[in-house]
Amino acid sequence: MNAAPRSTARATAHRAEYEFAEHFVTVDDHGHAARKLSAALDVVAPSPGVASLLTLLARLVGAKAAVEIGTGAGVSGLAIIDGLTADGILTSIDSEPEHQQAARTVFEGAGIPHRRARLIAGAALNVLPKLSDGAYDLVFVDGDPLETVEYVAQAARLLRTGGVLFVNHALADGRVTDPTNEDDETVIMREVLEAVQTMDEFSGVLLPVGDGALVAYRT
Ligand SMILES: C[S@@+](CC[C@H](N)C(=O)[O-])C[C@H]1O[C@@H](n2cnc3c(N)ncnc32)[C@H](O)[C@@H]1O
Repeated sequence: MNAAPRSTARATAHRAEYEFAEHFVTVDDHGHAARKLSAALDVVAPSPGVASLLTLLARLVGAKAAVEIGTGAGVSGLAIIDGLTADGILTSIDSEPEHQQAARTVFEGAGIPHRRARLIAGAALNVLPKLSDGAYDLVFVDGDPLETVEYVAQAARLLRTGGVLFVNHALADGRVTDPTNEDDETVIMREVLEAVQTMDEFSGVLLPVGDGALVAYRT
């Protein structure tokens, strides 16, 4: 009888649970500094939940080498480096030198030695083919949403067996699950989800963290 109020109550509870989970791990001062710079540069930084999941995954796979597509102002870079082994190196690509300069400032502020963050300025689809096959433990995709299918294909080549692919914004802020939405980014993200589901190279899960985290194991 009261199906509508119950489902509204569940939706409200779900929202509260989501917010609680997102802020379960606290953001430290360096993370706050990076988020402030992101906002100043109009860069969409990954949510705290996404950042903490990145750190966890990097630790779980004992990552020594990671690739990030979309440096931004360094929010995800900080999280990845935090999860790498002590000698681990992040290779991070961004087409905007101004964003990478901000990330550099953030990494320096966090006391991260230069050699641990290889920042490459350039278009991802020009840079990725120059990176070595099977040499990486983690690939984080957070660049141009319209190129995500190509990034995933590159990730399949770059990751070692047992490595992890992480595609950010995999639910595109609720647009992926909206059947009436056919905008380019949404259609491409649906293609990415289908590709990862069907590719022999990946075994993936879709998590409702941030605005969707597609996390896949490289088989
Ligand atoms: C969502 S932001 C990344 C946020 C970042 N991961 C962070 O932690 O703040 C997307 C980034 O991708 C970069 N970008 C957009 N198109 C690109 C391309 N074709 N190649 C490389 N970087 C690109 C943008 O300059 C921007 O910094």
